[in-house]
Amino acid sequence: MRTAYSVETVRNAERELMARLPEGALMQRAAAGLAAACAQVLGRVAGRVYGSRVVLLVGSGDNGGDALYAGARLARRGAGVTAVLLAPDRAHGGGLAALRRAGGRTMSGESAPADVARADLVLDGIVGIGGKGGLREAAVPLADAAARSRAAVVAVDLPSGVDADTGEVRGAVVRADLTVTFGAHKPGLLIDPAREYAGAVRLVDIGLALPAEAAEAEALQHADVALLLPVPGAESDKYRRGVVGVAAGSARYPGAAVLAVAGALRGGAGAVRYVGPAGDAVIARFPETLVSDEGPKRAGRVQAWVVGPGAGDDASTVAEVLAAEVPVLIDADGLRLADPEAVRSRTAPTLMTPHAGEAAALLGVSREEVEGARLSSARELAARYGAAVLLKGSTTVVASPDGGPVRVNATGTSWLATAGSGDVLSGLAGSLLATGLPALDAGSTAAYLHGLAGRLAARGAPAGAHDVAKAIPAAWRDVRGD
Ligand SMILES: NC(=O)C1=CN([C@@H]2O[C@H](COP(=O)(O)OP(=O)(O)OC[C@H]3O[C@@H](n4cnc5c(N)ncnc54)[C@H](OP(=O)(O)O)[C@@H]3O)[C@@H](O)[C@H]2O)[C@@H](O)CC1
Ligand SMILES: Nc1ncnc2c1ncn2[C@@H]1O[C@H](COP(=O)(O)OP(=O)(O)O)[C@@H](O)[C@H]1O
Ligand SMILES: [K+]
Repeated sequence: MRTAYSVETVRNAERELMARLPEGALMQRAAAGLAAACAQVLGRVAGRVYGSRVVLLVGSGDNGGDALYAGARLARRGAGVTAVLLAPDRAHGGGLAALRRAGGRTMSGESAPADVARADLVLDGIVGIGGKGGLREAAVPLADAAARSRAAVVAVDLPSGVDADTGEVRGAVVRADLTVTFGAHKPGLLIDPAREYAGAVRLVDIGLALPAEAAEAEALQHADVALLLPVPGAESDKYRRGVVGVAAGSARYPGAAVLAVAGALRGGAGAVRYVGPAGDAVIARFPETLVSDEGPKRAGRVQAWVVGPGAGDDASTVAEVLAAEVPVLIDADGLRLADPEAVRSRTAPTLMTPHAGEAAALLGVSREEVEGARLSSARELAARYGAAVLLKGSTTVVASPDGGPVRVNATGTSWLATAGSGDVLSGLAGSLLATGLPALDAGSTAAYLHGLAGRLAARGAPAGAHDVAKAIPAAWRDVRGD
């Protein structure tokens, strides 16, 4: 599991550790890790550290201090290091002295862009976890110069200007190729739009003790998903594995039903029941489906329902499914048709799977606002509806109604932005719900497999949603190491 902690939690852990260590020890640990990462980057872009050109962008806090100490280490190895001081009278004193002792030089901001343009490496130490809002005006030309230069850009702790706690980006920020972060990941390093500015992320352990339950966000890895995936045992039969009901599709959108069933058949349930007007299309493609045209109540027992993909205006089916006392996944049209009170008053788990547009409609804000604030949007919806919420998109996040860390999915690919791929996800997640996984696990496991399947199906070329569904078994095998 990759876990991310809020600034407040990181600061508390830092305080505790600092009290037990000699002054400056933590910053030295951070700077040592940072300098090692920079030396590797310089090896790649300039062939070696000795003789390479390094520019440090140095703000007035400890983030600038990290950059100065790391710069001193690189200067001792023969790099030509120039520190651009954004506030010369407030730059970190110890760091500045160390850099000067090592032969580094300093300058103020105005003439810096020319040096930035010629650099092999730019180290962004403008601001870290102490930042508020986007970059201040004085720093913007430097961030622009770094973006234009051929230098590799390494961000210290965070790309300067992003919101560490939320992943939000308001105003100008630095775009990094690599972010070297200290002590713990911060949510902003996992969640778009900030994540995109961080580039690759490397964590330097500085010895902070951070309890798992204090995490703000977490990203499942292969090993975590492998433990969650339901695998049939010797005593399993199709009913014990769980039956998932899919109430989806309409005369206008029969394909949504086919795609949701395609996902459901590959999600671990022992059987898939389909109810709705697209039974013929479903059977033609997947003869193993149990098809009924009598509505959810009379379709036979299921352990979870999926409702909504391609449902058109069929509000009564949505209401019928919401009244069932089994876990329910609500997607697409179902989100619009569901009575909020009926969702809130459910006793069995509910998982809602909106994309940003659907989430925006439910929250009464713009799509851009949701895309800019995924973490808080998912949490807000989860709280309002008393449901787990999987917010789809470039970073998929899954929030629980009772708080706790949000799950952030790291496997997605923009090749998944293709019509119908959300229908496949809903079937897959519903199937995992039917096997007995809690909503948070079902949603995050489904997003993980779906993202992997998208990569496997696309391999750098466009793929249709049906290709993504077909690649789900390969994603399972990849996760389980088979
Ligand atoms: N604590 C530790 O043990 C360890 C901490 N470590 C390191 O310390 C970092 C945190 O340092 P920090 O607390 O000094 O804050 P920091 O991120 O440098 O920012 C504050 C400065 O930025 C300024 N500023 C604010 N907003 C701004 C903006 N939008 N645009 C531009 N400037 C802005 C603000 O200015 P002011 O408001 O004071 O005028 C203030 O001067 C952390 O990220 C990690 O790198 C590591 O060494 C490991 C050990
Ligand atoms: N830029 C992107 N990067 C990664 N995944 C994406 C991106 N855009 C869309 N996706 C994924 O593709 C799927 C699209 O779902 P959705 O918007 O419901 O489409 P549809 O309604 O056509 O099925 C979701 O799983 C979403 O997370
Ligand atoms: K920074």
